[in-house]
Amino acid sequence: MNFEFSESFALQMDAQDPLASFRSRFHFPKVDGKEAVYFCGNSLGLQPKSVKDHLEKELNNWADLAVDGHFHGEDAWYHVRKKSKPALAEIVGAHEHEVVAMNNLSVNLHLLMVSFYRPTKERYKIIVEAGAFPSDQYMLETQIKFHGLDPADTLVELAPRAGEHTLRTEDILAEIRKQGDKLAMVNMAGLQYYSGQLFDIKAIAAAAHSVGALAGFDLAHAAGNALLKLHDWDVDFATWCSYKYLNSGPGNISGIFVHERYAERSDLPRFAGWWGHDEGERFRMEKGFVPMFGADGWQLSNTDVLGLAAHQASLDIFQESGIENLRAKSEKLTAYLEFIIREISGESGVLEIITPNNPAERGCQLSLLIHRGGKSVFDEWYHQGVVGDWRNPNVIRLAPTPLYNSFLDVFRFAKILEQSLKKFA
Ligand SMILES: Cc1ncc(COP(=O)(O)O)c(C=O)c1O
Ligand SMILES: Nc1ccccc1C(=O)C[C@H](N)C(=O)O
Repeated sequence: MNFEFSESFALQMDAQDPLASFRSRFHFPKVDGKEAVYFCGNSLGLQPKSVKDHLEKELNNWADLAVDGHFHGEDAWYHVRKKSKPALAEIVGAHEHEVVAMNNLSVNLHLLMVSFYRPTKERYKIIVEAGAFPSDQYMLETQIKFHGLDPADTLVELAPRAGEHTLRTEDILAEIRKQGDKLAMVNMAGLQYYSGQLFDIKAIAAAAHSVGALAGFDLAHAAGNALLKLHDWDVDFATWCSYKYLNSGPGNISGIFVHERYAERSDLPRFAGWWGHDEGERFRMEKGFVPMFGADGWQLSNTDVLGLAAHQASLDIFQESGIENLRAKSEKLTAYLEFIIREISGESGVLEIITPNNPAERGCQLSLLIHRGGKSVFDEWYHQGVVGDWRNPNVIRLAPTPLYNSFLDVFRFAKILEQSLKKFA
C-alpha cells in the first residue's frame, strides 16, 4: 500500500473506511483539556456509549425483580452466561461450548493449570517466553511450587537471539523438540504484551502435541485483536481478559477456552464450585460434583451479571463490525502508523520499532524502544494528548485500535512526533 504523510491522505483513508462510523459509538477521554489520541486499547479499551443502557437494564431488573431476576423471563440471570457465547466463540475461533466468560485472567490461568498441568517425574517442564507479563510469571512460579517442584529447573524461558527483540518461530519449535519427553506444556502469551509479537499459535500447539505435551495460551493481548482459530489450531486451553480490546471496563470479566476434546472429561482434576455443576441439579443441595459439558464445567461462582452486561455492550459491537473486517482495517491502520514513524523518525536514532513488521506476526500494537530521552519522550507525547503507555525498562506501546481509531488519529500523532523529535534527536 502507498501511504502518504499528509492530512488529506489520512482523511481520504477514513472516508474509505467501512468501519469509520463505529468511532462515534465510544467515549473518548481528554488529556489536559484536549481530545486524546487514544492508542491504549491494549491496556484499557474505551467505553462503548451503549454500556450505560446495558447496565441500566440490569439495574432496573434488580430494582424491580430483586431475587426473582435470577429466573424471570428470557433474560433470567441464571442463564446469563449463554448470551456472550456466540460473540466470544467468533472472536477466538471456537465452538460455543468451548468458551465461557468467568472470573479474571490470573484466576482462570490458575484454574486451568489445576486441570492441565499434571507434572510427573519425567514430564514436568513448561516452556514460556522470557519476560512474560508479571502475573503470568507469578502464576507459573507458584503453580510449580504447588507441585513441590523447583521453578529454576522446571521453567524453560525462551529469549530472543542476541541482538534481536522477538522470538523466531523456528527457535520456539526447536526448543519444544529439544525438551521432548520432559515437556509437560507450553504456556505462553498468544501476543506478547511488551514486544507486540504475535506467536504462531497453530505451529506451537502442533509441535507441543507432537512431543506429547499440551499447549495453553494467555490471550490477554490477542483476543479481539488478532484473528484466532483456537479450535482448528487444536489449542488445549486459553484465557483472556475483556477490558483491553474487548472494551468491557476496568477489571471486568475474563473468558476461557477449553478444547472440546475435554468437554466430557469429568476425570480431569479441577477446583470446582456450584456454577460448574450440572445446571439442572444445582439446587438439589447434594454431594458429588458433576461438571457441566464443555468450558462451562470450569465455572465456580455465579456469574457477575453487571460485569457481563457491560461486556455484552461491546460484544454486540464486535458482532456488528465483524472480527475479520476489524482485522483488515487493523493491518492498514498499524501499517500506516509504522510508515509514519519510519518516515518521521528515520535516522534520528531516538526510537526503534521492535514489533515485527510482518502483519502475520503482530496485532495492532507497535512497541517502540526508546534509545534517547527515556520516559521524558513518553511524557512529552502525553502532554500533547497522546495516550499510549510506558513499559519498563524502555518501551512505549502504541495500539491504534480498529474499532475506534482513525487514520486521522495516526496523522495527529505524526505531527506530535515530528515536533518532539526536534527536542530529542
Ligand atoms: C498478559 C497478561 N497477563 C495477565 C494480566 C493480568 O490480568 P488480570 O488482572 O485480569 O488477572 C494482564 C493484564 O492485566 C496481561 O496483559
Ligand atoms: N489492568 C490494569 C490495571 C492497572 C494498570 C494496568 C492494567 C493492565 O491491564 C495492564 C496490561 N495488562 C498491560 O499489558 O500492561
